Amino acid sequence: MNSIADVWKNVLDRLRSQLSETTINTWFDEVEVVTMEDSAFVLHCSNSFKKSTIEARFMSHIKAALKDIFSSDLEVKILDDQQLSAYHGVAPDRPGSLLESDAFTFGTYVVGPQNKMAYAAARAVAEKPAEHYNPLFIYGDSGLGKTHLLYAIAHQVRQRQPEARIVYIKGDDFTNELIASIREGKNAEFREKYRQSTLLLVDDIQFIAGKKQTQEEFFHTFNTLYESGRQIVLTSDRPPREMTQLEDRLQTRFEWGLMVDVAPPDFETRLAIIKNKAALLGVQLPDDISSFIAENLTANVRQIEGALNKLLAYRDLLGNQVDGEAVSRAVKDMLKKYNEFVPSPSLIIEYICRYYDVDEEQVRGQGRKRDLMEARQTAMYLIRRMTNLSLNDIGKEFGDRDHTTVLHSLDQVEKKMRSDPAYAEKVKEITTNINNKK
Ligand SMILES: Nc1ncnc2c1ncn2[C@@H]1O[C@H](COP(=O)(O)OP(=O)(O)OP(=O)(O)O)[C@@H](O)[C@H]1O
Repeated sequence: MNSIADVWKNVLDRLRSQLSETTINTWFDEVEVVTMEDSAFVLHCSNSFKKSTIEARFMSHIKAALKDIFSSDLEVKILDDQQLSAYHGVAPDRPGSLLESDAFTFGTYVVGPQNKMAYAAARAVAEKPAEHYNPLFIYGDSGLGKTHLLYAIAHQVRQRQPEARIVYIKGDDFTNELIASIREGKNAEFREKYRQSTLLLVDDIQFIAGKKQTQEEFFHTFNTLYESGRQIVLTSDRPPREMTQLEDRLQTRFEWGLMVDVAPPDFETRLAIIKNKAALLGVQLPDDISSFIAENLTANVRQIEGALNKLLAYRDLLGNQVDGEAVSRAVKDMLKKYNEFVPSPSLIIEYICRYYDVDEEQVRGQGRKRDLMEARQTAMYLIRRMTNLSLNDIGKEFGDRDHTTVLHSLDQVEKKMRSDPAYAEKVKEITTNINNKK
């Protein structure tokens, strides 16, 4: 095999012995290989539905094929568009290099009224781990810089104590690693990795809530580290009390130290972030364009970064022809995309009911008449495509069905759309009607 593309081709050939050609064509046609790192194979897929299906259903097949080829275990990552541009842009994607990267330090973090407590606490922890705030619990919405602060802490601790055992993990990866370690009989190694760390950084800890075995393992990890004076920093999208599925004993422990929140930045902070990021990307932005972005992209910093990356691509594409007017047109296009209308599940169900002439209760219920089942499956499909709801949350909309049932429905709709053009047209029409509701 000469190239990474050959490796991927070889993986697909191996999948063909277990999966049908149709399955492979359906789910893998938009997947491309990005790179192979020391311990991870990195793919890209723009289609978020296909990406999540592959992650849910075919990850083990891919990993097994890679193991056959390389005789060692490789992680598999599938990047979406945003992650891909971050990968090629300022953000390195390898946890090892991220922790050492200069992109996510205290120096590159812009401080404003909405994050200054979190920033000060993170600095205090990085300067004197386990002395003041243990654990440090940082919470807030997505894209507001929580992960950035974790990396900044790691970066500073690493500079002062190169020998420190710093472990960074995402909450859901902690679960995945735990399961894999049990399956492979490597539980002792798993425990050692976490319980011997001098600094444990867990990003998005909310994902362990509701998972019994993970919570049990994390409880013991927490106690071991805490009792031996090692620093723990956790981030989450909400405070511990709002994690309804989190065990009480963890909830109280998470509140032992300091809890700080990060909120969306105000205009001045957004402007400073834009200028900083533009400088990092080597882009010269006229003041009116910076203000234009800061006025319009208000929800989170990830949006702002996405906008800057697009501007960069736009400039690369058009070179010198990019004048102020062209740039502001591009920014407006991006804003339109960011402000895209996201319908609620109830609205989608309302449209489905109208189209199929059935009641909402029937669609959400258990009836198995053919038309009703088609209406229900189509509703699930559209909710998945048009909103950010997870399979589990979609299941909840339909009488607490579990995620495998939802996945099966999505499969059915996809199949039917391919085999029945009239049905595909119907789905398109309902989608247009919902979008026109705006
Ligand atoms: N105050 C800030 N100054 C500079 N960059 C920031 C700031 N806040 C966020 N960013 C940047 O925005 C991007 C998203 O931030 P980050 O990944 O840290 O968010 P998060 O809160 O961890 O989101 P999630 O909960 O989705 O993981 C990163 O590239 C980060 O560097």
